[in-house]
Amino acid sequence: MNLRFTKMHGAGNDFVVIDATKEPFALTPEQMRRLGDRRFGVGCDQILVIEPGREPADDFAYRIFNGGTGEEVEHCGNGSRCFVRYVVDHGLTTKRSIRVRTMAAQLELHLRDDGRVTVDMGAPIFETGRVPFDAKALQPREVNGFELWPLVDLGVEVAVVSMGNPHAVQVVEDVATAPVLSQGPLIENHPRFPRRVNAGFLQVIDRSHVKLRVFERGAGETLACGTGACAAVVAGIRLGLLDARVDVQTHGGVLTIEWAGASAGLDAAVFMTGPAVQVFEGEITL
Ligand SMILES: N[C@@H](CCC[C@H](N)C(=O)O)C(=O)O
Repeated sequence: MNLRFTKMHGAGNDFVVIDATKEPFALTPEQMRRLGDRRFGVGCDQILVIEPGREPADDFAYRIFNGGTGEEVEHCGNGSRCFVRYVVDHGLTTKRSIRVRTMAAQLELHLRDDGRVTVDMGAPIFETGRVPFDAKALQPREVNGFELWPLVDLGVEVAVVSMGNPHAVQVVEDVATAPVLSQGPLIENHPRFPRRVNAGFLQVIDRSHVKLRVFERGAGETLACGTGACAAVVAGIRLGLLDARVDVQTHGGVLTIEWAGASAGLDAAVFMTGPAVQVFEGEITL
């Protein structure tokens, strides 16, 4: 079969985008992995599939598959910005504020005049069972009233946050020397995370600037992770290290994260702003 696709990126986190608004979409996990493969396929961190909205309140639905494994996942922050850019630039809508349903939630996204996209990412989830994280018989350390959980065998403490998808965030001295590639896979597959996890390494520069590297579940280290940036900033705010608006420097660019949770309550929504860029279009035989 021949498949038309568009290659996009958000701060270097790259995507193969497939328009399934007119025809139903079905690829096997093996075909997904082929699309994600940088040598034998197109190459990407995630595959994004755009579908028609299923409910009256939704303009579209979109599905996310990790490029390394082909598994379907709940959420993708950088992908949601590329989704907006795609549906506007390909004439699928004339709206600038768009509602889309993912596996995890309904999102509201706004295309700004400067071409960047702001996404209402919804409220973070802290209940360990909903992340999901198995906290049985573990003793957390409280900092500023927020729990840091020990991963005893790895000798690290992580904040456990879901943005619809699971994240384990640790604060490090320097992201340049943090053991992202050696420890990332061990955290990703740690038995305390029954659905595996995205592993974030956060370096605080000052109260409104951080550096972040993320070893993503099902994709390895990516140049940026949008939900990872949200989870890391939320964790940093809860630890008392950060203010409500933070620029997150990733290897691929800057994402701005805003969360009023410290003053407005923990169920405040997280807002993420960043770039979304089309790279090329193509066709592949699968
Ligand atoms: N790159 C994404 C996250 C994609 C999904 C993640 N790997 C997972 O398995 O949860 C982002 O920008 O948020």
